[in-house]
Amino acid sequence: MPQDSATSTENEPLNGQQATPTPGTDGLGDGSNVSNEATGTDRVLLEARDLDVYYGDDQALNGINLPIPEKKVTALIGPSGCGKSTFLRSINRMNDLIDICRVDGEFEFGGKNVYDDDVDPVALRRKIGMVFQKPNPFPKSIYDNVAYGLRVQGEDDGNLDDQVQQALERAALWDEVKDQLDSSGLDLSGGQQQRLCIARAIAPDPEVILMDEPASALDPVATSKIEDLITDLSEQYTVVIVTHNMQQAARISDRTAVFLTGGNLVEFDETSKIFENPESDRVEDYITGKFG
Ligand SMILES: Nc1ncnc2c1ncn2[C@@H]1O[C@H](COP(=O)(O)OP(=O)(O)OP(=O)(O)O)[C@@H](O)[C@H]1O
Repeated sequence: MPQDSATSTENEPLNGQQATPTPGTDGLGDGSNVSNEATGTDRVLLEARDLDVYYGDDQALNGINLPIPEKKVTALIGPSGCGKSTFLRSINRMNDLIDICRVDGEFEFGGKNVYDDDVDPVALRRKIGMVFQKPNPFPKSIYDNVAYGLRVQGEDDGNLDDQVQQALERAALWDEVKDQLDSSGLDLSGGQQQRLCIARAIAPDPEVILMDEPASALDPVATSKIEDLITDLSEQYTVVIVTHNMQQAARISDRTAVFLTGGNLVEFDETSKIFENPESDRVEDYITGKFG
């Protein structure tokens, strides 16, 4: 079975306790250009603190400190192998599923370290949904794809039809599929399949949606629809997206984090600042295509 988009119940605690409010962005580590103004007056929902990730003896992320604002789109960019996907997976502990992966440091979500012993990763993934590079609908009907997470969580409260419709509407797919809800999700086009996966991820109403190159397998028209959708989703959800496409990051994100080789976060700021006037020469070289 494909990896399921994680699902959520709003305000459900991760460990039976209510999360505390997130502290500010002070205390960031040295060595990276993480602007304290980058999150402005926005509430910080997620925050990496001294995060190191290893695969066996190899270090993939090196002392990452990164505050991620609520209900904004944050893009993660950088050359292949610099650790973008590893960082994304560390937010909802998908790295736990990789035997040789080890994480040091903290990742706070609403002020709670998701790596604390008392955090249930399954509950965490309900609050932090994920959409993958390749559309991965289940071999089920369109309806059942969207209803899946709700049923698993026992959230079928008699309003399942309404919840499925609402998720498909939010994913900008309803008008295209409302007359074929019993057809297989696999019969849709690639772009429609990806929007179906997004509908599946948002049906149980998570707070965060992680996206790992969600448009890289799609044609320009389907990509444009996904980009518009991401912008709309950020009114309601916090979106963190990995993309290789710098124009895409510039178009759709509010903040951009630039990772470079060695698993280092080199700069994080408002997207316009990163693309127009970065602090780091290395970031400027990367943005202008001198390497990458
Ligand atoms: N499951 C794994 N087992 C071992 N090493 C891994 C694993 N996943 C990633 N790595 C290594 O960790 C480093 C970071 O990989 P990651 O996939 O996070 O980078 P990335 O920036 O997302 O790359 P890309 O843009 O090519 O997807 C790389 O050296 C990679 O080889």
